[in-house]
Order: sequence, then C-alpha cells, then structure tokens
Amino acid sequence: MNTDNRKVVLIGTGMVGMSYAYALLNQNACDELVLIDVDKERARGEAMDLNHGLAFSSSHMKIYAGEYKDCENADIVVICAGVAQKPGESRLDLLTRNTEVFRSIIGPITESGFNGIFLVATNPVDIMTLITAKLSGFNPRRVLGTGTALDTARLRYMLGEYFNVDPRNMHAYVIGEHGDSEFVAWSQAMLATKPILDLCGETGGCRIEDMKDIEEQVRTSAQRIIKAKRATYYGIGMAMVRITKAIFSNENSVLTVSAMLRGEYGESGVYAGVPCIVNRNGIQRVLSLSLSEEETSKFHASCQTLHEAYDELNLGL
Ligand SMILES: NC(=O)C1=CN([C@@H]2O[C@H](COP(=O)(O)OP(=O)(O)OC[C@H]3O[C@@H](n4cnc5c(N)ncnc54)[C@H](O)[C@@H]3O)[C@@H](O)[C@H]2O)C=CC1
Ligand SMILES: CC(=O)C(=O)O
Repeated sequence: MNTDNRKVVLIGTGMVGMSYAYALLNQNACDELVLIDVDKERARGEAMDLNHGLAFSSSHMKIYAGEYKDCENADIVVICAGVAQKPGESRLDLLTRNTEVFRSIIGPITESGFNGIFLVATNPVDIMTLITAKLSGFNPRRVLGTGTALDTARLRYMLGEYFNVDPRNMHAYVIGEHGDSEFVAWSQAMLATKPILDLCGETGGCRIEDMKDIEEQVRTSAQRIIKAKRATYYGIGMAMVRITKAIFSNENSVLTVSAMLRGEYGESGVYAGVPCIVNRNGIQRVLSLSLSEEETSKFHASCQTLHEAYDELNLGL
C-alpha cells in the first residue's frame, strides 16, 4: 500500500457513491479518487463538481473520471454500482439485477492488474461481496462488504439518544445479514462497561421492550428513509469512509463489516456482518462473540438465508 498516494477507485457515482466521495473529500481520507460509472457523462460531471469544492477544503485530492485501467495501482476499489431498492422492495429483491452488473464490473477490474482491497456497498451487500470474492478470485481477507456497519451506527445512535449518552460510549453490534434477518447481539451490548441487559434488570435502568423497539427501528430504518426520500446515502457514505480510513491508517479497528465465514455453509462459504479487525490487509481477523443460545440460532438462520439466496443464483463459481 502506497501511503504517499492513497488511491481509491469508485465504481458507481450515484447517490451512495457520491455521498462517499463527498465525505472522503471533507475528511481528506485519500489522495487520488477516480470515478467510474456506466454513465460516463455523469462521472465526468461529478468529478467537476467535487473539484470545484477543493479551493474550500484542506485536501489536495486529485479527482477525475477514469477507466477500469486506472484500477491497476489503486489501493482500494469501492463498488456502489447497481440498482437500489424502491419503496417496499427488500435488499434481496435486487440480487439478480445486481449480479449482472457485477459480472460486467469485476472482470475489467481484475484484468487491469488490480491487487488491492475491494470494498462493496451494493445491495444485497453480503451476497454481492461473496460474488465479488468469487468472480475476482481474491483472498477473501481482501474483499469486504459494508455489512452491518451502518446498522450498528444506527443502533449506537438510537441507544445514545435513549440513555442520553454519547453513542461512542454505547458498545453494541448488529450482526448477520444487512437485511431483514439481522439482529442485535444484546448479550454483548454495553453502556461503557455496564451490560445493557443488567441495566434493564435494575429499577429505572431501562426497559427490555424499549430495547426490542430500538432493534426494530434499526431493522426498518432503510425502508422508512426510502419511503420518505427515495434512497439512503449519507449514513452509508460515512460508514464507508470510516472503513476506508481503518484500511489506509492500518488501524486494527473493530468494525462490523461483511466477512467470509466458512464452516457449515458449503463450499462457497457465506459473507455476513460480524465484528472484524480491519487494517491495511483488509480483514485481519473475525472476532468470535460469546453469543447466547438464542442469538447463536438467530445468527445461523441469518447466514442460512444468505447462503440459500446465493445458491439459488446457480452461478457455478
Ligand atoms: N450497504 C449499505 O448499507 C447500503 C447500500 N446501498 C446500495 O447501494 C447501491 C447504490 O445505491 P444508489 O447510489 O442509491 O443508487 P443510484 O441509482 O443512485 O446509483 C447507482 C449508480 O450505479 C451506476 N451503474 C449501474 N450499472 C452500472 C455498471 N454496470 N457499471 C458501472 N456503473 C453502473 C448507475 O449509472 C448509477 O450511477 C444500491 O444497491 C443500494 O441498495 C444503499 C444504501 C446503504
Ligand atoms: C438501503 C440500505 O441498505 C440501508 O440504508 O440500510
């Protein structure tokens, strides 16, 4: 990884891609940003628009619309290309359409000689990340999805509001599918060093029904935002910058990204959101959680949903 010129290639310059690009620029999180989209004119316009903000920023980022050959010496290729949900659609409903999009993208990226890290945001993100790993043939450590990073941020925000505590002091994870089968690992949730389940057992601490309500609010956040404004993009854009920084700064930070899990999910394995140590190698390690029995079966059910949806595609990869 070239720390003197941190280079990102972004594929898909729609709402999510450009929210990420805008947050990258504002946080000075890379040195060179290449924008690629099937709509080349759009990518060119977005590059112009971002460049016109440089004079107001402390960043010296080089930003331009490029080609797949620009991936050759990139450190990270970020994929946000494809279709997004319409009101009422689930993330899994996008699978067939976005698989076709990825078939047209991954080949040209690998043919460029790219040898860095893939970060995938396109939905259904866990399966699209698995497809990226299969089509590219990359070591799964270097292929990660945004997973439940956004859901975890939503959870921490809502818990912070509930307890009136800085969300950065709320330590709790949403795990499994970034989708309808995701859940909160309440047995591991803490306010600073105090288990939330213990707090709920204390008079006046909190109510378990309220925690369940927060979990439901997290699970349905995307649908509610999509109904209100057609798409979600700022939150995911910032989550992606957070992951990008963890990679470039070799942070060894714990983030709930989508990572390859082997074991009982057949030869293909499965990608799902789990807390992982992220650094310049991508996924350094998946952290194993001490889940309760009920949480363990929820986690397996969530992974099984993802595994079956991937299997039904019959990609033969
Ligand atoms: N992982 C997460 O937490 C989240 C994921 N998403 C997902 O991100 C994806 C993008 O969403 P939006 O940006 O809102 O959609 P959008 O429609 O605004 O942008 C998609 C972009 O992809 C481009 N594109 C389509 N096919 C392409 C191809 N073959 N090659 C290159 N570019 C191509 C389009 O031209 C468009 O610019 C969706 O799948 C959405 O569901 C959205 C929010 C959160
Ligand atoms: C759209 C989506 O996946 C989200 O906002 O969570």
